[in-house]
Amino acid sequence: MSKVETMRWRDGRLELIDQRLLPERFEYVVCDCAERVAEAIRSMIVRGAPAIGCAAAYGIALEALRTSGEDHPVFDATLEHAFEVLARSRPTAVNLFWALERMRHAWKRMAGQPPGLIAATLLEEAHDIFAEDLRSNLAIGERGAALVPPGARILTHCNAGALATAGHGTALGVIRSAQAQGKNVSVIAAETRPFLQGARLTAWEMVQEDIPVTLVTDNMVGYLMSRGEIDLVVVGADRVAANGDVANKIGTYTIAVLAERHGIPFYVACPLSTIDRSLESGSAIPIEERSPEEVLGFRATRWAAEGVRARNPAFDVTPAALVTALITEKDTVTRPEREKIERLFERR
Ligand SMILES: CSC[C@H]1O[C@H](OP(=O)(O)O)[C@H](O)[C@@H]1O
Repeated sequence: MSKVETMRWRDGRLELIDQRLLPERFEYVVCDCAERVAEAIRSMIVRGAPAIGCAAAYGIALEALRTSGEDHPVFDATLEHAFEVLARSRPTAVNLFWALERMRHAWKRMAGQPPGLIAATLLEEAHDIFAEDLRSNLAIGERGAALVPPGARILTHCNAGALATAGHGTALGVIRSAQAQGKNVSVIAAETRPFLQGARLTAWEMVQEDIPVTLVTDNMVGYLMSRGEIDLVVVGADRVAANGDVANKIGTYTIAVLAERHGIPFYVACPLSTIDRSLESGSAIPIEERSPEEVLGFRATRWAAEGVRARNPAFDVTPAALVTALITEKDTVTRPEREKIERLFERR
């Protein structure tokens, strides 16, 4: 399991790795209130669907602790505002809303109790959400590793690693678990323009653990597949609709179409908290449009012509028909469709 602590609770504060600075700089940002956490999500200090959910849960706990000395009217109003601020931070990853709903249920179960007790309960709920995500990723890793042949050359896109979760990762969790089982895999990381999660984060995570990794530009994937240099694809997800359509980082759909063209297995690894059964299909998934500035250059360097416009949809939707299997902590769903996904949520 990765030793990277994407986030940690220390002295009543939430500390987040500032993922905008990796790999050159490894620094933690300290959050003491919900607004600070919301800003960290908006600016992608913390990113990745499960990590966003965990951070938002701690953001609610921080706000409750910060105002636990107030009377109920002030405490309740401040907490309600915290839910609103966090819910507006990013629109696509359903884990954010799943985590906020979990926190709201915990709050409502404590209706009428002293604010101090409510705050302590919300912190425990946030810790539980974090711990459950880590357990889910370890289970996803084990399930997914069973699908990985020895010596497989695995393409992944964006970062669905420890940095995107409570630890171990989803797509990278499959890779870590396969490596731990002695399968001697190698990773091909697509750099993932424009935020470069692949070049900056996935490559960094794999190098830290001596898992062989080769960086490629996003537009090399078709060429590598046509030359037989990729054995399988595994990616994460930000939201899976009831019919199995998958929203993930922009460029994922392109890779899925290419994988289908070349007969390469295309796996999606995600916890149940990423599945949104309220949405009939992927067409209803909100796609975040981020600032054009992220496309026109990177950090302080601009490379695009002055005056040019830019688009920046941060995600796309891969139809379920292009997904070989959905790997979750509960089961692996081959050729996901509504009925199969529903069975994931049946009590066993
Ligand atoms: C384990 S889910 C990670 C998921 O989130 C990423 O998006 P972002 O970096 O914008 O938060 C990307 O879609 C990853 O697959």
